[in-house]
Formats: sequence, C-alpha cells, structure tokens
Amino acid sequence: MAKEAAHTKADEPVTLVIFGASGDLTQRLLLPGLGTLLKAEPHRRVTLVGAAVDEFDEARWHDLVLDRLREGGARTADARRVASGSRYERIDLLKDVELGRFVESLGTGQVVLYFALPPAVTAKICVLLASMDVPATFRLGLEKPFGTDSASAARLNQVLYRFAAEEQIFRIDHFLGKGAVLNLLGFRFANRIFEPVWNATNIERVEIAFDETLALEGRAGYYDKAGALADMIQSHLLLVCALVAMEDPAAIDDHEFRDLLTHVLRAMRLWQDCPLKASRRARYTAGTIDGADIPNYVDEPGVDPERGTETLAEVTVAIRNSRWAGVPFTLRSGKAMARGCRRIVVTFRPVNHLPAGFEPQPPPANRLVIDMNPERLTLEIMTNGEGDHFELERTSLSADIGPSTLRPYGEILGHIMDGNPILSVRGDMAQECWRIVTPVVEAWRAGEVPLEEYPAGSLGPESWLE
Ligand SMILES: O=P(O)(O)OC[C@H]1O[C@@H](O)[C@H](O)[C@@H](O)[C@@H]1O
Repeated sequence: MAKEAAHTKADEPVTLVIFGASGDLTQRLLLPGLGTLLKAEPHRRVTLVGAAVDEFDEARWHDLVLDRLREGGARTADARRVASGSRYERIDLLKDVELGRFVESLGTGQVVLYFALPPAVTAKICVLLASMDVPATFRLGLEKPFGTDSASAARLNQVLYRFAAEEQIFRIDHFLGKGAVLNLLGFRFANRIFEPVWNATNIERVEIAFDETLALEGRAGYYDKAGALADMIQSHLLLVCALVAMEDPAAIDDHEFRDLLTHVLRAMRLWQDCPLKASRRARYTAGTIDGADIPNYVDEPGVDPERGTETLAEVTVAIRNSRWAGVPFTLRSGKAMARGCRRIVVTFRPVNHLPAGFEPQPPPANRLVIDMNPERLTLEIMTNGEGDHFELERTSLSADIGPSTLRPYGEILGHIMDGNPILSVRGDMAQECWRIVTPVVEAWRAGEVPLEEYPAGSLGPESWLE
C-alpha cells in the first residue's frame, strides 16, 4: 500500500506495546505478523513491550518473541535484536494507578498501544485512559469486534474521542491486510474489462463465504460471547463486501478510500428489510473433521448453552444505489465445517440472447471466483466445446494473485507503526457495520430466527443445502 509523506517514516523508532501479551492473538498472529514485516523491512526500529496481568518470566518472553518473529520469517539477527530489546511487564490494566504509571513510563515518543484483548476489557481500559494525559504521539490499535453492538460501539467512540483524535485510533480488521482483499482494488480499477460490467445490469448476485474447518479451539471465553455474526460478518465480511461494491476512488489515500467504504456501507440494508428473510443461523453438534472427533459446541469447556451462540451465520444485504439495486450480497461464515472455503463469488447475469443452435440454452452464467486462501482468481467463461462445436463448455481462466510478502497482521502493524490509517476502520465505518446487522441481532435475540443445527464436519444444516 502506498505510504504517505505525512506519516511516520518507517525508520523512526516506535515502541509497540501489546496489552494482552500473554494471550493467543499475540502469539499466534501479532508476533509472526511482525516477523514478516521485519523480514521485508529489517531496518525497522521497534521496541516491543508486552503487558498483561499474568506472570511471565522475562527469559520466557524473550524466547517466545524470538521464536514467533522467526516463525514469521524475520532473520535470526533481526529477531534477536528485537527480542533482546523487548520487555514484559506484569500489570493489571484495569487498575488506574498501575495503568497510569505504566503509560507515563512510556514517555512521549512514537508509541502504539495495541489492545489484544476482548472488547469489554478494551472498553474498560479506554475509560481509564480517558482520564489520563495520553500524549498525542500515541496511537491505539483496537481489535475487532469494536464494541458488542451499535450502542456500545458509539459509546466506545465517544470515550476514545475524549483522549485521542481519530488519526490516533486504529480499529483493526486484519482482513483489510489480506492480499486477496486488497487485490480487489487493482483488479477492479485497473482493468478496462471489469469496471464497465461491475453493476446490477451485469451482475446477478455476490456471495462472500468464509467457512473454516476450525472449531472452537479453546476460545470459548471470547467466541461464546461473540458468535459467527459478530466475529466474522459484522466486521470482516461486511468490509470485504464494501471493497467489492465501493465506487472508484480518485486516489488510494486514507480519506478517499475510507470515505468510499463508508459511503457504500451507508447504502447497505438487510435484504427486503427483513431479518427473517435475510438471515439464518446454526450451531454445530458433535461430528468428525479430518478424522478428529469434535464435541458438540455446547459441551465445549466455557460455553454457556443458554446463550444460544451461533457458529454458522448467513446475512444477505442489499445496496441501495443505482449501481447495485436488486443485487443480493450474501455473507456467510461457519466454524467446524466440512471444508475450508474462503471466497468471493461474483455471478454474472446470463447473456441477453444465445443464438439458436447452441446448447445448453440458456448457457450457464459467467462467474468470477476470488479465493482468499490460497490467493487465486478464476474467471469461468463459456466456449465452444470439443467435438460438437455448438455444445458449449465451461472453461476457467485462473491466476495466482499472491502470495503476499506480509501476513495480514504484518501489513496492519506496519501501517499503525507508520501512522497510516488507510487500512484501519474509521469510527463511522465501525458504527455503520453495527447498524447494518442490528436488526439481525435483535431478531435473533427475540428468537424470531430459529437456531438450527449441523454436525461438525458437514456442509451446514440439511435445510440449507440446495
Ligand atoms: O483466516 P484468518 O486470517 O486466520 O482469519 C480468520 C479468523 O479471523 C478472526 O478475526 C476470527 O476471530 C476467527 O474466528 C477467524 O478464524
């Protein structure tokens, strides 16, 4: 992504503080992501500070940092330099005196406070920070979901604006750092053959699916309170949808880019304005994935069966503008599914007329499939087949569009450390995303949409399979 002059230069020293440093996100995603960044840009001067309430031996912290940076691809010398210069602080972030002392100890230079914490804890810490002097050189990285519903997202924005300007706030959505997602921009806007047909006249429907074979994986503490709707659709998939549907920017800069994402999010409504028609939800029961037994979701440690958390969610939205009127955009994400499927599928309308003599009539539609992992683009077209030339056949034109040099978290961390907000979710965008799904949240809460079941390792509930 383009770097802008107004932002911090990549060779300026930055202190990256990770709140929740002992947690899964730090170890599995943030540190390896930083490793990919150090591999690509070894000159970066990063001082890493881990902070969390758990005891963590300093030597163990150094080893962990070293291992995870190398896992991301950082050269051993660079990983060692960052690991040995880093420190871990045991601190109860919810105690204002401890937090205040810690923030003061960070000085007034370029500091990133990265909240790798559940949304409720992040919100409480922000309330405490709002009564402190947080230097204007500090930036905040806030993990998704931002808030737990529309009202809490608005409240959190209010709290943040009490001690930080929008330019200091980086609401993280690592899907905006995914190569295949960012590639939507070049693909859409640099190809004469696609942009003119990118509209309701030529496109019948769009599906964005993110199905995973992963089940709960010990994340009940977070996941059971979020569910598939908040974990994936309200955040990641709505933003991917916005990139698919946005208008063309004059320039790829943070104002223009985020203005246009917000613009299209503002035009989104539930399909037929009806949560019953526009949404479905389900939860997995016991099953098998790749030979491994998966317990019933409700029997997983830490799950509250009364909460009725969904592990598979589907929401269809309409976009009320002249480009997209009448085109359904269906967003779906599930855990413990039979197979991983992370793709955007654009289905075009059939041709207006196929000369008599060709078979089949009507011909199958053209489809464009963008796989997010591995990153691949496939355009399905119809051609005259072998043998009988008037028997049409489907042919695929495929291209690898990656792999990206940086992992998504490397991309995101690089942008925060540079102070470039282009890949972060602006306050109004976060609120729009909640606004879109709020009728679904309310209908589900009121029990108006049944919570169906599917065995782990299946393609979803029987009734969903066409
Ligand atoms: O495929 P990726 O990049 O790991 O992203 C998927 C993950 O994204 C996270 O934000 C969700 O909390 C997870 O539930 C999900 O598995």
